[in-house]
Amino acid sequence: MGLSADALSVRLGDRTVLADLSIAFAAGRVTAVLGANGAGKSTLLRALAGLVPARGAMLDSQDIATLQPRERARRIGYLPQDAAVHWNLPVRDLVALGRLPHGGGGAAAITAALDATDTAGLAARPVRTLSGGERARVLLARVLAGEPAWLLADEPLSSLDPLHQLETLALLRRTAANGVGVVVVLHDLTQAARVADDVVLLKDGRLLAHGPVAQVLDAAAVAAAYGVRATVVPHDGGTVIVTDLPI
Ligand SMILES: Nc1ncnc2c1ncn2[C@@H]1O[C@H](COP(=O)(O)OP(=O)(O)OP(=O)(O)O)[C@@H](O)[C@H]1O
Repeated sequence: MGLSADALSVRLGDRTVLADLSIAFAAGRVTAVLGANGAGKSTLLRALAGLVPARGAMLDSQDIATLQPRERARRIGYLPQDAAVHWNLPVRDLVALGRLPHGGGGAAAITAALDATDTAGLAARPVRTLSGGERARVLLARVLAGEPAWLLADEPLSSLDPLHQLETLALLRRTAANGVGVVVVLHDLTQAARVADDVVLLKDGRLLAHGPVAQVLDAAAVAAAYGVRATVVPHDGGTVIVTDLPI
């Protein structure tokens, strides 16, 4: 049950981008998906969201490819990397689009999503007038407004300032504490160690490691995944991971 990759393989064009991945994601936990550029992180999220042809992406024992799009969107919220905004709607109306899989409504969920992402003060602004970071938070609010059981977020911090990065990490943790299974692609290893319960480490489309962050995210795993030297330093807020070029 739950969200899983079950011997998941994805071919795009003439390339095998993901090969034989088996991962069971946990509801109520944050899973960070890590790996070098091109490792297959975004493709994994897209496969779990039913957006690329894949066999072996499963939700509650059902192949995600066989779910009706509306049903899938109700249960799985997907925040793409570099999401485009096609219409210059007021922020609140854009966030309300997150309710479409439910047929609209959900005023309380829309307000809660605006508050949670610190975008309530932007509600009346046309979305194209926002800064990149403001827009990123609004797009996260749109996904949260749909109250999905699973949240798949692809690099949600990349355009945020340090305060909003930390607030977004805290929001992901709160979302998981409410029972949602959160799967998030990150590049910053310290942030991953701070937010994640579990880590999925990908390399060249294959699963290098999967497990609790403290067990998986050590210097050897970081070296294997990224080809860098890593020093893992315990710290109040979690762990700081300092990277350096290989000697
Ligand atoms: N449509 C496609 N056709 C062929 N290859 C593709 C296609 N889309 C992605 N790829 C390749 O699949 C591999 C995995 O891509 P993906 O975007 O999943 O990587 P990623 O780990 O998210 O990388 P990044 O950290 O750079 O965002 C890459 O080598 C990419 O070039």
